[in-house]
Amino acid sequence: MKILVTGGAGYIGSITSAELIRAGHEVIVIDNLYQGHRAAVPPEAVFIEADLADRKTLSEIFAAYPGIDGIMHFASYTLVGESMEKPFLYLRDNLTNAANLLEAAIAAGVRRFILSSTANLFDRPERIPIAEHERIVPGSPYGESKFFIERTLHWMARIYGMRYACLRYFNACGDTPDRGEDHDPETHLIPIVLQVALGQRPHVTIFGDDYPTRDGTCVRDYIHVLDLASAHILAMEALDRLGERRYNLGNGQGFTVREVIETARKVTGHPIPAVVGPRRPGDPAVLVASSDTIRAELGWQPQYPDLETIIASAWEWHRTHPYGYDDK
Ligand SMILES: O=c1ccn([C@@H]2O[C@H](COP(=O)(O)OP(=O)(O)O[C@H]3O[C@H](CO)[C@@H](O)[C@H](O)[C@H]3O)[C@@H](O)[C@H]2O)c(=O)[nH]1
Repeated sequence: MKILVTGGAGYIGSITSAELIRAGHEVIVIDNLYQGHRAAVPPEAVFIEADLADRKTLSEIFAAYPGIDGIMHFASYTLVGESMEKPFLYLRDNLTNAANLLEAAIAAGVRRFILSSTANLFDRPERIPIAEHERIVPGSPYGESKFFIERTLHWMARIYGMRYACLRYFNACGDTPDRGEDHDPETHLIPIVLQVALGQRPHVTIFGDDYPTRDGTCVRDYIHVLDLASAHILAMEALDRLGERRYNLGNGQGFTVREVIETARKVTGHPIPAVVGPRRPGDPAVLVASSDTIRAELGWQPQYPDLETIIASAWEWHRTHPYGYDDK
């Protein structure tokens, strides 16, 4: 298939693009390089530096590349904490960019779409692990923006026959030897912990240790980025028979912040000093996924379910790319 990947220079988008190419698909990447890195885009992919806010350019791209079979939409503002400080970046830009993309795609006859959605739809889950039928309570403007895009897709299906899947990632992490996580500034737990191991930061701050969990710190379900990539590819290949789908994506096992730090100490062999700070606004205590639906419907199986293996893959990238991509 010929797949348009927005955000294909970013962390999850670039690794998924590389996996799509490995699986024999053609990839066209659109990225504005706001967080993405040109060097992360696989050399076999077409790269277009463009912003989804620019509707004219979007129509030109669809005209210049006819026959696009499907879209994977990664490009987005993605930080829970930032969305509590800059809500309009999320409630305006995330929504408008997705609408611009969908409008141009529909005009060009594209009817397959995979959305990067989020566990932040489930701020107060009644049941752990969290299944797709759990009540949606977005935890932040970020989660709300993704929920609204999910709803928009529903109407695109009703009105235009769009086939789509919303993949609600829990905590994406892990790297590959060629591509890895490199945000500026970095806010995610595992890369921060590894930067401490490399001596690039004095310590990691634990955001709160008074949660109702086994050691007082937040519990998250960490899923390897390659397992997310395989879910995207399986879903895209099956969309014609699926129609409309929403899948929660995680390993089904939760780890506390302290357990992640301890595992990183073991994997890296370096000391990782930690200090306890206040809670971060918008953080729920426990997020663990039930991925039974995607396992049953698509035969998806995580290949890297073990936290130590995930952190070891991230350590390999960070150790060999201590300054990330050298393009800044
Ligand atoms: O310096 C840090 C960074 C994080 N944490 C904690 O570590 C956990 C994981 O945090 P982080 O790695 O920042 O990921 P999340 O905030 O959980 O968000 C990620 O995971 C969400 C789904 O759960 C996605 O929607 C978001 O896009 C993605 O950023 C949370 O409990 C944080 O409170 C710390 O204690 N100290």
